[in-house]
Amino acid sequence: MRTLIQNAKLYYDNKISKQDLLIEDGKFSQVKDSIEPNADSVINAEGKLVAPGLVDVHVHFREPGQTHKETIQTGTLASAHGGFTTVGAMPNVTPVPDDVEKFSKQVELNNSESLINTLQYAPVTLDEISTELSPIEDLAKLGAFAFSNDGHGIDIAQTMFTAMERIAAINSHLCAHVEDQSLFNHGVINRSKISTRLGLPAINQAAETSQLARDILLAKDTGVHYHVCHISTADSVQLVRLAKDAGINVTAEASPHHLILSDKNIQADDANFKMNPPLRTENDRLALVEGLKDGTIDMVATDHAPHAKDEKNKGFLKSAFGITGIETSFPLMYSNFVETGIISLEYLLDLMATKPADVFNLRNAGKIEIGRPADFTIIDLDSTYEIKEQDFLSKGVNSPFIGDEVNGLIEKTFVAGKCVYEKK
Ligand SMILES: NC(=O)N[C@@H](CC(=O)O)C(=O)O
Ligand SMILES: [Zn+2]
Ligand SMILES: [Zn+2]
Repeated sequence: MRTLIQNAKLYYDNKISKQDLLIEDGKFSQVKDSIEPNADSVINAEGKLVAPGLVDVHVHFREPGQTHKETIQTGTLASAHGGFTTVGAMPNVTPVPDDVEKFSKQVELNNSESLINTLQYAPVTLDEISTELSPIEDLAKLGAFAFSNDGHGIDIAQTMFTAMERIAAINSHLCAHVEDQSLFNHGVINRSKISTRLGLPAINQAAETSQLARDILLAKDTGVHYHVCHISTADSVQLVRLAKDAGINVTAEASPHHLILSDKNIQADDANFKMNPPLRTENDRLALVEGLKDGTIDMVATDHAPHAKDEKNKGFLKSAFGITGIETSFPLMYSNFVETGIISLEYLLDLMATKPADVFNLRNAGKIEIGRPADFTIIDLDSTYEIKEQDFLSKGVNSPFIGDEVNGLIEKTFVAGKCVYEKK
């Protein structure tokens, strides 16, 4: 089977240029100025961007346990709709895959239900909340993508230290949701003059930063690859910058919502603006953007957290934390940061594909390279459209970006040469 993509604006070999791309038997096989149209299918991509399939190391698919919010099928279809071909699925499903049997079952389920490449996180501790470590080495052997208790901080330093030592010994990755429970304060919104004005229980910034500072020192001691999930404050960016300068093996991701919104965007008691960590101040947002530009933040990750409507329509106090994000990530990042001249398109593709693949040693993802599985996406950068609830393929429509006008429409997404999403 041969598929030829003609006249594409192709991101290949670190630059975007007009090229033809041939896919044979599911793999990238040729890139040239012009390739003979001798193929089973020929796609004229004149004027369209052809990019490596995007990589998101932080999603929540809710299966098993909460399939009313999302299933692996709807989550991976939504991912393909967003241009993503590889994702890391967090382990806060029910049951948490914290032993060999549950983890094997989860991987089987992912493999049978996914339209794209779904990589599975293993929890650091049993049930994500215990202080007893999961069977880390066994879960790594079964293909754990990395280890995370996402949704919960690891409060006890000794638990974190021992986990880091064991994860370092097997060259895996510890991805931390940094949250000191005692400072989190049952809050629902960032602590600032906005929380005071709205009279809502507030989350101290130090809930994130104090645990991050501790973890960086533990990472220095253990040598583990320590990755910060959804970094959200100016002080966190500065801590990661200092850690990197000191040669500590720390990386960080930021979400589109923390890069685009701040708590000043919260105009009403609308839980589509409620997530953990919360939207911070404008000053924090600007520091995140600086961190993105100077490489302190290594990648964009969505923290795609779908919830049902009746779990998000109860205002800030009673609704669940989290927003859907995988379908809007590229168009939002493109419209807010590339079209405005803040970063280049090539750099955005690095942040959303090449760098996450490199940081997590995913050898078959993040780049168009001859011989690799043909995971790619075709994007119409110029057509402007409105983000609408009815266009989401995820079960979650809990987005603060509904109504925004964006550019960067995903037209088709391919995994191993097979089209898994096509715009209607
Ligand atoms: N981000 C969120 O607000 N919620 C996530 C958990 C998490 O990422 O911490 C969820 O699973 O819903
Ligand atoms: Zn989290
Ligand atoms: Zn998460």
